[in-house]
Amino acid sequence: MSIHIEAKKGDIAETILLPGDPLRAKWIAETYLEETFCFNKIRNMFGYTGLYQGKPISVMGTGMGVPSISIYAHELITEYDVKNLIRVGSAGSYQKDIKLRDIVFAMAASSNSGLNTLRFNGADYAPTASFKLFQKALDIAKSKNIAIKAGNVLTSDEFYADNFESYKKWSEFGVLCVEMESAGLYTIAAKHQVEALSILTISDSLISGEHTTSKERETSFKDMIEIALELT
Ligand SMILES: O=P(O)(O)O[C@H]1O[C@H](CO)[C@@H](O)[C@H]1O
Ligand SMILES: O=c1cc[nH]c(=O)[nH]1
Repeated sequence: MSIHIEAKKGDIAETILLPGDPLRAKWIAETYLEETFCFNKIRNMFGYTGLYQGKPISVMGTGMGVPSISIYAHELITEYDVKNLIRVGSAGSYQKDIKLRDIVFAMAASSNSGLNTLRFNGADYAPTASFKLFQKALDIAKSKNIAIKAGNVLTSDEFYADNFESYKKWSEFGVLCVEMESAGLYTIAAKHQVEALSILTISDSLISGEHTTSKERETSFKDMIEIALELT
């Protein structure tokens, strides 16, 4: 048991899917896993382990933002020996050709979060995806005929920006979309020399103003989840 996770040693698989929303974790476990048990209810941050195509896999919510995912990633790696951490998140599009429900693999995560500025005494650090998981995820997507986009994303500390137009600078420099956790996840994984990848589904577009509902974000991002599950 760690401070934020009540699982026993051995309850959590080497590979874990990490949606921000704990109810998305519950939906993934109920929809895709067999012989499932719940290993965490602390703070309602539901975590489950089960079998996917006969192989053990876990899924747990992370909450929103870099501090929250950093706590869970740290405890999963250092207390439960997790080796592959795969975020399955929602994101807002920053590009005209990235539409609602498109899938984005985050090769790198730029950020306005203060955590790495603090960690590296004001210097820049470039949090990047695991090449191994990235390559494997590409192969899976190809074999399933699922089109994906890949590139730099923004991990932001704010969901509601004071200046809505501020996204345009990131957009001009090729950033594909915005979410709130990948830079934290990639940094903690790198620190402990384990693998991490963020797979994102576009839930909003800052360009067109379109968006999906909360229920759709909880239960309908199937292609992203099926790619992630096959990474076991
Ligand atoms: O859908 P999740 O995985 O929570 O991801 C995105 O959604 C939340 C904001 O609504 C933030 O956590 C952001 O990163
Ligand atoms: O962080 C996020 C996630 C989804 N959509 C956004 O606009 N921002």
